[in-house]
Formats: sequence, C-alpha cells, structure tokens
Amino acid sequence: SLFGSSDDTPVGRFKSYLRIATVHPVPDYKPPSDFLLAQAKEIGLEGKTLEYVKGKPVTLLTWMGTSPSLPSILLNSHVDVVPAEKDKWEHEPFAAVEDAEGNIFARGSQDMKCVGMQYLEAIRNLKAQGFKPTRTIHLSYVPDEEVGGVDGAGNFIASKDFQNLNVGVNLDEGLASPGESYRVFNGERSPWWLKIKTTGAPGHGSKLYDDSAFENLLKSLDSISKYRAEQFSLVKKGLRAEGEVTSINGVFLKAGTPTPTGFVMNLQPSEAEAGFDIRIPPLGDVDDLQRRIDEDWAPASRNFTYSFEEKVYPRDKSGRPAVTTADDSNPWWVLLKNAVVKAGGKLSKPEIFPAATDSRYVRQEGIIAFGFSPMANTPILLHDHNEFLNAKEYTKGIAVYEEIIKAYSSYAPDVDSQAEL
Ligand SMILES: CSCC[C@H](NC(C)=O)C(=O)O
Ligand SMILES: [Zn+2]
Ligand SMILES: [Zn+2]
Repeated sequence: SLFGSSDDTPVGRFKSYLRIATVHPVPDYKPPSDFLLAQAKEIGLEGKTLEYVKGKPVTLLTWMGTSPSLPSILLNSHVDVVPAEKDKWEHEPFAAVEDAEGNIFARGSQDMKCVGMQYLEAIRNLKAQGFKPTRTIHLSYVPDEEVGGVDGAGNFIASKDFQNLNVGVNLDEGLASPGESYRVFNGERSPWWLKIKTTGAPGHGSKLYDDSAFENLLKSLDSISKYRAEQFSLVKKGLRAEGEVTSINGVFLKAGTPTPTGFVMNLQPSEAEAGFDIRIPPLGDVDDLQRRIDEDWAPASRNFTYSFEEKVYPRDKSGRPAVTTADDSNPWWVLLKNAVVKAGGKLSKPEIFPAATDSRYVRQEGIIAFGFSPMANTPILLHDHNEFLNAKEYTKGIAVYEEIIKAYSSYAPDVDSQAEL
C-alpha cells in the first residue's frame, strides 16, 4: 500500500503508523497526517488539517452524529514521539518488529500511537457493524506533545475551530499497567520549573564568612530537601499516591570558576544557581508553595532571584481545581467504567497523572477529560528502551474503544437535563 506495508490488518496498520518516524527534535508531520487522512478516507470519515504553526498540522477527523447539536466527543492523541537510542534497543526503534510472543517493538508503541490507531480501528469496526453515533465524534492528531504541546494541543484548544467543535468530553493518553486492570487518570500534576540564583561576595577558599553565594544556595537546598522528604514520606507510608503529593527534584546546579581541567579549588564563587522540576497536584496548595519559594528557597534576604521556565496553574479558568469528577455523579465516568467492563476489562481507581499531558489544556477549559491508554499486562516503557506493546493487548484495546465510543456517542439524556453535558 501507500505506506510500505502490505499487511492491511489492524495490527498491520498499527505497524505502518509506527514506521512513520515522527521523532523529535525535528519530526516531519506531513507523512503521518497524509497517512491518517488516507485512513479516514478509507473508513469514511471527514478529514482536514488545521495548521496554527507552519509545518505542525493538527489532523482532525470527524464522524458526524445524528444529533450534531449535542456536545461532541473528542478523542485526542499526539503523533510525535521522543527519540530512541537505537544501539540500546534489541530491534530497530522504527521498524515495528514483532517477536515470537507478538510483542511489537517501536518508539511510540505505548506513547501513544497505539491509542491513535485504536480509535480509528474501533470506528472502522463500528462502521462495519452499521452503528450510527448520536453525538459527533472528533479525532484530533496533534503535534509537539513531547515538547510541551504549546504549538500543538495548546494552539488547537485555544482556537475558534476548537470552540466550534463544542466538545463535551475528551479522552487522551494514560499509562500502561503491569497488572490486569487498566489505569485511568482524571487530573494531572502541574509543572513549575523553577530556576533560583543567588550572589555573594567572592573570597578565598580558606575563609569562613557569611552570605557567600554557595552558602546561600546550600541553605535553600537544605530547606528544599526537607520539604521533598516530607512529601516523599507520605508516598512511602502509603498515605498518598504519587500524583497526590508535590514533588520537587533538582535538575541542574551551576557554580564555580572553571579552569581548563576543572574548577578553581580555593575561590568561593560569587554566583550559584540551581533548577528544579516541581509538580503540584490539582488540589495542591499553590499559595503555600509560592510562599516557600519567596521565603525559604529563594528569598531576597539571601540575595536570590528566581524565574520559571514553566508555571502551570493547577486550576481551570473558573478557579476550580483542573480535575475531572470521577464518581457516579459524572455520567461520563459511569459510561467509561461500564464500557470497559462490557469489553471484558477492569478499571483501576482514578489517579492523578504525575506528569503533564495535553489533557491539561482541555481541563483548563473546564471540559471533562480522562487519560486512558488501554494497555494491561504491559510493563511501563514509555520513553524507555525497547518500548513495546503486545499485538493481543493492542487488539483488546480496540474492543475497549468500540464499547466506549458506542456508549459515549449514544449518550443523550433528556434535553432539559443535559445542558451541562
Ligand atoms: C510542560 S510540558 C512537559 C510535558 C511532559 N510530559 C510528559 C508526559 O512527560 C512532562 O510532564 O514533563
Ligand atoms: Zn504521550
Ligand atoms: Zn511521552
């Protein structure tokens, strides 16, 4: 066929998509978009591209519902993947080699080309069964998630195009699960990427004096380290899940006077800097964290200045925690749970995603969003060497999406009770 595979089966088409190396730092977004548009045409979906940034198309596929005025369903996936260190892999990372056990090795096999193709395969099957959706279903294939999504989902979700889709519920990526239950995420922690910098008088390495830059920084590191230990101990004691505490991890340190072979060893430097990746849960205390930064970690009294490379506010536009209700009061939660069970799967308790996905842009709009990648019995290998997904597990996921799409697109309660949905 057009994309170099003669294997025109669900698994074959998955492999074809995996073989399109949409890899950072310079993914070519045209080939996957052409591939997806060709798939859409074959299945009978409307397809178009929206290009908010040149060379970074959002591919939007649509299955019109019979009641197109009802809020729609948006199935999102990102087309880009992180790089792979080829020589550390057992199989070429973009060859989509299937081993004797049916494991398909490729960068993107878990994160998240599986999901992007499973949506399409589920729709292909539903169409073949003669199913007619009541609500309209949109599939968005976005660029640049792996570099923060600003040029991808960020632009798309801020657009008039997106508003016009009238999205009622969104699905995006989750994580694989080594156990038999699928994981599901109803919120995520927000990144604050903090850089702190202090200055102090330089001096001889032998002299004890107050307020050296290095000493200023050590005090901050001490305070940060204590806070980190407190948060981590809540996880270690089993009192909180990983996504429910604030994490802070050092990511760089910068100080010293370089020589051609190392650093000057008897000179106390006049500047010291450090960087931290902080993640705040949706219900985390933003004011407390900000106070710690101002008073303990980067106080002006110790000559600090600070800046953020990233600072996502963990609330939606109305000031509510950017978290989706995942209990029986939310019909979209109930539908999801029941659909998974109907497909023969199990769903774990909802969790907060520890890192950031494109879902944050949707939840910030106050729209219901679940992170869900149907991969059970699968080691978590996103961004890792030898990322793989088993063909059987992939195929099970298609059946799961068939049930979800059926349930979601058929959901049409009485007109007066569905204003919010
Ligand atoms: C600020 S965007 C960063 C996005 C990235 N996402 C993942 C899934 O690793 C992260 O959480 O670091
Ligand atoms: Zn991803
Ligand atoms: Zn990723």
